[in-house]
Parts: sequence; C-alpha cells; structure tokens
Amino acid sequence: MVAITVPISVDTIPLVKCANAAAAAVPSVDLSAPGAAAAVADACRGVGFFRATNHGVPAALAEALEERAAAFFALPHKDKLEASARPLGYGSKSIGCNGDVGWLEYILLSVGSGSVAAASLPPLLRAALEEYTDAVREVGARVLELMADGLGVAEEHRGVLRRMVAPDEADELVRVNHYPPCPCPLAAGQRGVTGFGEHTDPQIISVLRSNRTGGLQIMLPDGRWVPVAPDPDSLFVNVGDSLQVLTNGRFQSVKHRVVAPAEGQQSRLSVIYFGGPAPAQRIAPLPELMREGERSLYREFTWAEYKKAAYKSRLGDHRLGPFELPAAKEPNSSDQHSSSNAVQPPARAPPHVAPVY
Ligand SMILES: C=C1C[C@]23C[C@@]1(O)CC[C@H]2[C@@]12CC[C@H](O)[C@@](C)(C(=O)O1)[C@H]2[C@@H]3C(=O)O
Ligand SMILES: O=C(O)CCC(=O)C(=O)O
Ligand SMILES: [Fe+2]
Repeated sequence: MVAITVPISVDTIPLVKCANAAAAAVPSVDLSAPGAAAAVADACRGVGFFRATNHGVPAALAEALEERAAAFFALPHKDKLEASARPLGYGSKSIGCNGDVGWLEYILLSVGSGSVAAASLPPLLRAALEEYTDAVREVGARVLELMADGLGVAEEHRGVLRRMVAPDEADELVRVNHYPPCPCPLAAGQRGVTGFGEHTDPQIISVLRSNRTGGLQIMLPDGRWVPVAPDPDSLFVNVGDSLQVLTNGRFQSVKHRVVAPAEGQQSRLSVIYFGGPAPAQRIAPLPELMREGERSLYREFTWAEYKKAAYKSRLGDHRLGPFELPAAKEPNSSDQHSSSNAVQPPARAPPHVAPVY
C-alpha cells in the first residue's frame, strides 16, 4: 500500500448511507437502447449525472490503464515528482493553486489532438492513457449527440455539442486520481476524510470510471448528498458548468465530492476525461435550443475566460455566479419598469439549495 507521505490537515465529509432510495437516485442509461436520447436528457435535466452502461469501451483498456497507473503511484514519491509540471503532471494533496487539499495523489494531463501531452510519464502508462482516452472521448461525443437529440435539437444540428469537444482545438484533460486508505481515525467514524472536496466541473462534459472502491457522492437537486455505488463496468457522466450555460439551465452541472477510503479499505482509483471546448469557443445558450423570446440566464463569455476565472477560484466556489444575469421580472410584477415579456427557460429545480446530510 502506498501512503501519501507529507501530512495534511484533514477536512471531513459526512458518510451518507447507501439506502436503496439513494442508490435509485442515480439514473442509469443503457447507451445502446433505443430510448437512450430521452433517458440521457431526463437524467441531465434532473440530476446532471448518470451511470452509462453498454458504452463500448473495452474493459481491457480500462484494466490496463488501472494496472499501469497503480504501478506508477507505487513508485517512490521523489520519482513521481519528476512527472510534476504544475498545474499539470503529478500532484499530491493539493488540488488547483488556491489552497484546496484532499487525501489523494493524481496525474492531470492535457490530451488534445489525440495525444497525451505530459511531463515524463512511464511510456507504458502514457500509451495506456492515450488508448483509453481515445475510446472514452468517443463515448463523450456519442453522449453529447444523444443530449442534443434528447433536448429536441433538429437532426441536422445534432452535432452542435459534439463538435465543440472535437480533438483539433478542444481543451481536453484527463485525470487519474488515487485515493489511498487514510490512516486518520476520523476516517473510521461518521465522517470520512475529504479525498476531493465538493465542486462542479467547469467543462462541458466529464466521463468517469473508477475501480470497485466507492467514495464518490453527488448532490441531488433537493440538496441531499447520495453515494454513487462504484461499478468498474460502467462510465459515469457529469454535466459541467459550460453545458449548463449552453443549455440555458435546462441541464444543471452536478455538485460532487469524494470521501477517501478508511484504513483497511482498498485504494480508490478513478480516471476522468474532461471535454472542454476550444479556448475561443463562445459559451452561450445554443440558438438551436432557445425558444422564441427566451432570454439567456448568463452573460456571454468564452471558454478561455471561464477557465481563467475558474482556475482562480476555490473548489467549492459557485463559479458561474459572476456570469449569471438577474432573472426577468414577471410581466404582472408591481415594478412598472419591468422589462419583459421575456420567455424564461423551462422550469427546473432551484440550483442552490442548502445541503442536507
Ligand atoms: C481548485 C481548482 C482545481 C481545478 C481548478 C480549480 O481552480 C477549480 C476547478 C478544479 C477542477 C475540477 C474539475 C477537474 O478536476 C479540474 C482539472 C478542472 O478543470 O477544474 C480541476 C482543476 C484542477 O485540479 O486544477
Ligand atoms: O475521483 C473521483 O471519483 C472524482 C474526482 C473529480 O470529481 C474530479 O477530478 O473532478
Ligand atoms: Fe469533478
């Protein structure tokens, strides 16, 4: 077992019980089924997260990557540091550059143009990452097409989301997270040690796979945190902040976090593909989706602008906040100067509710 060598001050997360109701709250979509587009859109409207089965990524690719990543994380700390090229490359405990910490070590890489650009990684690990990422990128693209279909985008425009994460200029990342069991006594009680603090992903889409060790929790629209049962045969899809904006709030980015394993448990190993667009891509509600008179909930920005703002923030910050526009007043509001007959986007659960543990 590999320990994270430098002590950190630990933060904790309540351990939510995996009741049947909670497990059922995580939607599951068979990507090969005829109703997949509607099921994907339902899941993204409701929770912003779903488990994808029959995704077509060969288990052997994921297993090879898992094996090589585990071998890398088992190296002495000083050897792993040679692959550090902040903010990319190898990192441990510190997430981003603004003081967030977690009980994990990771590799974070840029994966544009079909190749994994990184600091010095063992060649076998690099090859496994490239192969796996190529396969998962395909799944991300297929899911984005299903999303457009499920949102009712006309057939000839259904590639609109998929094209935004097409490799040439897209800003894609892949991250391998390793959460060793935490020897801290706090991890054995009602609370667990924070592996990865609560956040939403800033990109368009994230596609996650983990080994059999759980720890991932998502926040439901009603503010309840629920555990996601680990399933190495499935992929888990997250709606990112940029997709929330592109859909004018029809899809909501999902808050999620990870509890590190307690002493005696197996390490958690997860691999996440983050599909972001080209830096100059305008992030604004898709015209293909907007109803007549519907106004944007956000002021316009580019991915480069949002990424810069996101990377200056803390994990738990509400990063879309500064980009939100005030809601239009109802036409019958007492305010005589009320602007509008503006059409609001279709209603959904309020985005910011107090968390319930
Ligand atoms: C604290 C941070 C780490 C992060 C960049 C940020 O400033 C805020 C978002 C974080 C996040 C979450 C999703 C992905 O893991 C990630 C790579 C991303 O794009 O945004 C991380 C960033 C990171 O680890 O650098
Ligand atoms: O490791 C996990 O299971 C999730 C990590 C995560 O949310 C992230 O890297 O953005
Ligand atoms: Fe995340």
